[in-house]
Amino acid sequence: MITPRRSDNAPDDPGPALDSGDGARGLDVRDLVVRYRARTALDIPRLSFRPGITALTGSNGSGKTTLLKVCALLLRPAAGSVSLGNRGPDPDKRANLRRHREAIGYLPQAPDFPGHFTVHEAVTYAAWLRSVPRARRAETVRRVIDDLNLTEVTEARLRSLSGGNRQRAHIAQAVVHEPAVLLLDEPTTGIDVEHRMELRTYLARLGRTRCVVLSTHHTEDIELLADRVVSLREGRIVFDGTPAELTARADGGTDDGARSVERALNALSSGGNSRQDADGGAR
Ligand SMILES: Nc1ncnc2c1ncn2[C@@H]1O[C@H](COP(=O)(O)OP(=O)(O)OP(=O)(O)O)[C@@H](O)[C@H]1O
Repeated sequence: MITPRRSDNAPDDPGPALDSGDGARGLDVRDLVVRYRARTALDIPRLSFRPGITALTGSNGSGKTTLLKVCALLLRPAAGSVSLGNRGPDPDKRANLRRHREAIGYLPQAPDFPGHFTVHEAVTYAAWLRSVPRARRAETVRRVIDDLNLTEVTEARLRSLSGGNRQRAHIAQAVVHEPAVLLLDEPTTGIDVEHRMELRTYLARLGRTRCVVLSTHHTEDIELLADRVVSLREGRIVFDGTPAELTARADGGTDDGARSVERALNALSSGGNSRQDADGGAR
């Protein structure tokens, strides 16, 4: 059960305590196979996401969006399971689906929400859809809008917003029910440098108690935000480790920040430097 936030919500408040049954221990993927027609798009025997920030990387078409969609239960795999908090799926399929949807927040790569909604309406709608109790809905919506620096555009219609503000409004929709697991498909794309830093600070705060998985092509997201990096190539995990482990593999530990990360990712994309932990990436 996700409990209400404290009223003395300090700026660095990591959020409410969570119960492991609602995904506080993260998300587990087992024996996952996804096919588009005859082509295998994902083949992941074992992967677990735990509280903290995991950056999901890989070149275009490597399977990041497909993996996030499967984890959000928006795409049915050909084989395998996705479960919350190390518990197997609930035998009651409807209860299982409800529990999963409540525990997960998802930002699609290209959100498609009606542009005539104002920011306030769009976030309130998401809060209603995700069963935020009526008694604290208004306060929750206001706080999330503030947290994402959207206060000045609260009454603006989505279609009138800049791309960066619209992206942050969609992120507000994804987080408004305080999910234990956040799956964000390229959340920092289209956001200017200043707001990107603010967004990273916000996500880092969520990552202290929640499981945040974000797909990204930005090396700075890895360098400045990620606790862990999972890299895909052609639907398979080719690296699962910390950012420091990633760069150490690229250049033996030379510390030149973003360029080290970029070299490491390029090597992984082109087929070099593969690594998955001995436990199959199940951290
Ligand atoms: N609906 C679909 N039908 C057929 N093939 C698909 C479909 N969606 C994705 N694919 C294919 O599956 C593979 C993985 O695609 P996916 O979008 O998951 O990759 P990605 O890593 O998210 O790419 P990007 O970085 O460009 O967003 C690609 O080869 C893609 O062409």
